[in-house]
Amino acid sequence: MTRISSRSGLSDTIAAVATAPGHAGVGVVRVSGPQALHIADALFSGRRRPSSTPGGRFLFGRLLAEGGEVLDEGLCLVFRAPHSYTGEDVAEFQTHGSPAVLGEVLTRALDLGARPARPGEFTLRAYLAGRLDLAQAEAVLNLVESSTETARRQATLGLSGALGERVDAIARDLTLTLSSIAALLDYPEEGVPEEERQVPLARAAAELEALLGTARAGRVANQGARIALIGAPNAGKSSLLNALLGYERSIVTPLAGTTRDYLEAGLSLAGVPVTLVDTAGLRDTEDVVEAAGVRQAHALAQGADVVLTLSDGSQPREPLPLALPAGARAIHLRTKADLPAAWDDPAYLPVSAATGQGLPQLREALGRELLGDTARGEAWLGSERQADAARRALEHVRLAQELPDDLASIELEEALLALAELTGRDVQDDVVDAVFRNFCVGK
Ligand SMILES: Nc1nc2c(c(=O)[nH]1)N(C=O)[C@@H](CNc1ccc(C(=O)N[C@@H](CCC(=O)O)C(=O)O)cc1)CN2
Ligand SMILES: Nc1nc2c(ncn2[C@@H]2O[C@H](COP(=O)(O)OP(=O)(O)OP(=O)(O)O)[C@@H](O)[C@H]2O)c(=O)[nH]1
Ligand SMILES: [Mg+2]
Repeated sequence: MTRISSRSGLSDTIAAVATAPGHAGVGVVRVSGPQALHIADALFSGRRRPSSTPGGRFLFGRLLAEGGEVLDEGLCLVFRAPHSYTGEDVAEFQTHGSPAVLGEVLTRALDLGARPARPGEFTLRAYLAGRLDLAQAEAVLNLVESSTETARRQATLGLSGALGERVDAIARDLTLTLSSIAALLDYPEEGVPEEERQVPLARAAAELEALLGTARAGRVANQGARIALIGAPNAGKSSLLNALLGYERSIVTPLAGTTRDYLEAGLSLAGVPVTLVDTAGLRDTEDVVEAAGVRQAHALAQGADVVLTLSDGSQPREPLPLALPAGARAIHLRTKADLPAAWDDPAYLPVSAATGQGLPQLREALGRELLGDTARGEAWLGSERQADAARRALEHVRLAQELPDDLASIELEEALLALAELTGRDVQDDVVDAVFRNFCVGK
């Protein structure tokens, strides 16, 4: 278990502005800890004192500065331990959404004895109170940062504990195997049927593989993906970028060598935030500026999550002027499909920026490259930390499948430890710190 005692300041009362910086209709200051309701008594004046209000209620009243000056009128929400987000006493002040008001309310809460919350500290407290596991806390982070539908849906699923349940089912199979091995070691004359050991292990390995298959989708959904458009000059890269975007972002001319510097544009594809990168047409050139653009295009292809290669279908076929890195994800396109085709190749998807032909198929193919065959309703791995733990668990399970019983037990215990890490039931403080460091203040 996490050693809570080594963590400083958990008995402090913390405060932060919980809403985004800037002007808004309403803003929230959140105070959590043993002093929260006493601080609220001094800061807020309504029909009754927050400290004598039952949890789960809100009061309407005035927020007061030190000398009694009215800062704003607003609401005070009262939560009583353990019935709050953090599991502690919490007072929330919902004010008008002015940075000046929120700043003064926060300052007043700090003057009254709260200390500024560190990034993610409200959610850290929820984790330490056992209200969330670490995978759920990471889902909170992903949810706050989500800007597209897929990321939002996955984070909500993670927050519901669906990932933890998937991991628990794997852990049950490993525990089952461990206990049948233990029974065998204690009573060697009984003998454990081979399938009693191998069936749950095979099931656990398959489920871990399936889970790892979701890691890329999880990363792409949360962090977005870069898609580079690569091809010879005049292949139609800039036209296709504009067609996918639905507006004229990139300059298109009949001249080969129009795009020199690369250009990026964002859009949502398959519910994933995507950056499309238009690049200079690849060719040998004497022009110094264009040559720099071509070098850049090669580098951009290397760094992309998916490369779209474009070859002009209305012209005699040219070899692709680019060696794709091994294992690169690429979709090959035959462009200008509205014109008579000079060649065809079943490995190439025909598209036309002019008519839109092939664009739905292209979007679908991109969705498959980005999300694999992950299903909407299943929980995905939501961070590199989780993927790493799942990878280690799988390695130990594979070893356990091969080794004699006594050694297999050791591997299974290691696998269970890795799974416990995934959900955060057995992690070191530095891992916990690393997770919460990525949060914003007020979360
Ligand atoms: N104003 C506000 N909105 C918010 C949050 C918040 O802290 N404050 N949240 C956080 O960031 C999220 C909601 N999460 C929450 C989870 C649990 C409890 C809570 O008080 N649970 C109690 C009482 C439940 C009940 O009355 O049924 C409990 O579980 O015992 C509150 C918020 C999103 N919206
Ligand atoms: N008929 C037809 N013409 C197209 C299509 N896509 C592009 N073109 C034409 O092909 C020419 C080159 O298009 P661009 O989009 O500028 O090509 P590019 O690959 O960006 O070229 P560079 O920036 O020079 O590397 C322009 O005259 C476009 O109008 C298409 O789908 N159908
Ligand atoms: Mg171009």
